[in-house]
Amino acid sequence: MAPTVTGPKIELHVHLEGTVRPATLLAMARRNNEALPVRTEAELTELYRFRDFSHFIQVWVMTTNVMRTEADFRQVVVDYAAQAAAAGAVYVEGIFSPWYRVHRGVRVEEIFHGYLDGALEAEARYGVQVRLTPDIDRVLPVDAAMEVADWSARFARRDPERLIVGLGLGGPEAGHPPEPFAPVFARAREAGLAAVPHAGETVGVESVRGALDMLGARRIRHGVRAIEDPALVRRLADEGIVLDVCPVSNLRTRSVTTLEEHPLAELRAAGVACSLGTDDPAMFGTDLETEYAVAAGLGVPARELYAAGVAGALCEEPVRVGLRKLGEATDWDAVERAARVAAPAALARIGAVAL
Ligand SMILES: O=c1[nH]cnc2c1ncn2[C@@H]1O[C@H](CO)[C@@H](O)[C@H]1O
Repeated sequence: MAPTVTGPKIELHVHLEGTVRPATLLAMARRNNEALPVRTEAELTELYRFRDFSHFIQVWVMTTNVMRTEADFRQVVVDYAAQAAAAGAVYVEGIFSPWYRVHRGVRVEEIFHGYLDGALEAEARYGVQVRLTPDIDRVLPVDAAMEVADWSARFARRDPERLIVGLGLGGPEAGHPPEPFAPVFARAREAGLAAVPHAGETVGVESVRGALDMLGARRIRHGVRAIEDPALVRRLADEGIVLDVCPVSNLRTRSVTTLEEHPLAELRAAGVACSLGTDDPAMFGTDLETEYAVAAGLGVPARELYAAGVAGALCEEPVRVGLRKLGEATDWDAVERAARVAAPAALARIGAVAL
């Protein structure tokens, strides 16, 4: 767990399927005989210019369908761990969505074993600790969501390393509120899996409240639209609910208009703990270094992002203690000076260059 010059990082919000770089995605499509509407990296990059959030989800579901084998899933997590570790990541909670794969004929064992083995290989090779949170697409009927919870519980119980730590809820928030999924997250909780739903990304305060009250959310993925209600912001701060914020994602899906008006700085100023994630870095043209430079440009100190990561991580206590000690041993003044230097270029690149 050696810190780099850019400082140690904890990433709690990254969809592993969305980390696959264009060349690898095209190779997977070829070897699995999966059709894509594009054939070159340039065309794929063009496909990743999202008109809005629902267009993004449509492209996400279509392109991630090319991942089919245990070897694919293992490669996805190992490749991403290499990239994240190079940017200073010491702990990553990776998200994956098993339902679509299973319903296109992939065995559930291949998916879970691929990611679980990949997580162990990632730690052995790159020193980054990986934990996993399977995700439910909120467009699914409750009984299908329950299946995902049951798979997650089954593999979590069998896994001596306890790498599956939570259950998520993702996809389009509008028209798909959290409340019906309360029994699903209750089932997951019985199996020791924490609730880490998306909320407050494309829908406002009612979605965040529902995630807290009905799902027992331990953290909220995104959560940025909580800013619309000062009482909710106070509640998040008081209850120590960590938001896993992904600024470049919000820009790319047009959930915010410009990075300058992203609520991260305001949330943090109000005392809400925010961790920083890339969400779907290969699809959003971002990476951890870029997100940290963007955050520095918004005036958010890296040490606070790290502390939020320590507080929000779903790992076992000894790992959390290790992460906290690493934070205490870090020269954050130097890290933050370097991040401030990198900030203007990152903001200009992300803001000015459309994907
Ligand atoms: O930024 C995001 N917000 C919500 N869901 C996302 C995001 N990125 C990837 N997914 C994934 O999209 C799948 C299909 O809807 C969901 O399962 C979710 O995990």
